[in-house]
Amino acid sequence: MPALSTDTAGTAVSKEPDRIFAQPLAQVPDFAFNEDVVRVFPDMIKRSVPGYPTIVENLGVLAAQFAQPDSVLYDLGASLGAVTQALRRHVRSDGCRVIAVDNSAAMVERCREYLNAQNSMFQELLPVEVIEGDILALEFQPASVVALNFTLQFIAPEQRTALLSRIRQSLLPGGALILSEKLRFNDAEEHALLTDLHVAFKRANGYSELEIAQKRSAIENVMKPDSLEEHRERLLAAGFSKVVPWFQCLNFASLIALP
Ligand SMILES: C[S@@+](CC[C@H](N)C(=O)[O-])C[C@H]1O[C@@H](n2cnc3c(N)ncnc32)[C@H](O)[C@@H]1O
Ligand SMILES: O=C(O)C(=O)C[C@]1(C(=O)O)C=C[C@@H](O)C=C1
Repeated sequence: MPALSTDTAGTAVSKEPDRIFAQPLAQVPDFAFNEDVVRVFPDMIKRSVPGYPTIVENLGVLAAQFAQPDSVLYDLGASLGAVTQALRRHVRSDGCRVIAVDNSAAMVERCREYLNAQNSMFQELLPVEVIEGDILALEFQPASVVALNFTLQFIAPEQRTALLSRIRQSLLPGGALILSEKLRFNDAEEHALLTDLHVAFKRANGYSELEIAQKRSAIENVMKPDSLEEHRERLLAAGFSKVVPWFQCLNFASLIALP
């Protein structure tokens, strides 16, 4: 396990810098959440997703408003459990527990280590179970909070509505789905502007033109963003009654969907 430090919010994370796309690759392979990515993931996601630390920390604050006593809080596509750590720190309702799910064995192994580190740093944290598995095959228990933090964009587009419908059916009254995604925009000019600004954000965070270009080609076949309008329509089709965007920074946004 790498040396751990805590970020400003007290989350246990490794500090290894992301240099995965720094050298020219003869052929850029499709992006995968493998051991190499796991090692640098906290640095990668913070330098790639504008607003990520704000989203994660506030997801805990939001979740505390929707959590119902004696219910499950799901972190779907948990990666290293950053959202799980925020849920455990912020939610105080009696009898709540967190279930974190990811289908990358490398992520799950490291996630368990980070959560053990969190256990030793804080008291009165919610109990947590980390499951290695496919969220498309998960049997959902009655839940008050479901977080999909930059995960739905990696699910095949034709499977997204069915997954959201199953999440909707598992949600208790008063609960919520919190969905964060990279967005595309139907207006070509808006799309080009926000894409350029995202590239500027990456440059300002120390990524080279080569790193930016190779990462773009690595994710283009595996990560398919939707527009805000598509998200809203799909969530309503899946049975949610209300969709409320609560955060946007450049082409990344987070929505609250109410049952
Ligand atoms: C961008 S990361 C999520 C980041 C994380 N939620 C956070 O806030 O730090 C996407 C994660 O979804 C996981 N994933 C993708 N498809 C999945 C599936 N079908 N079932 C479970 N996990 C999945 C990947 O392994 C990866 O760890
Ligand atoms: O659009 C990008 O360049 C990104 O890197 C985005 C993104 C994401 O949104 O999940 C893609 C893969 C990594 O998991 C980290 C960030």
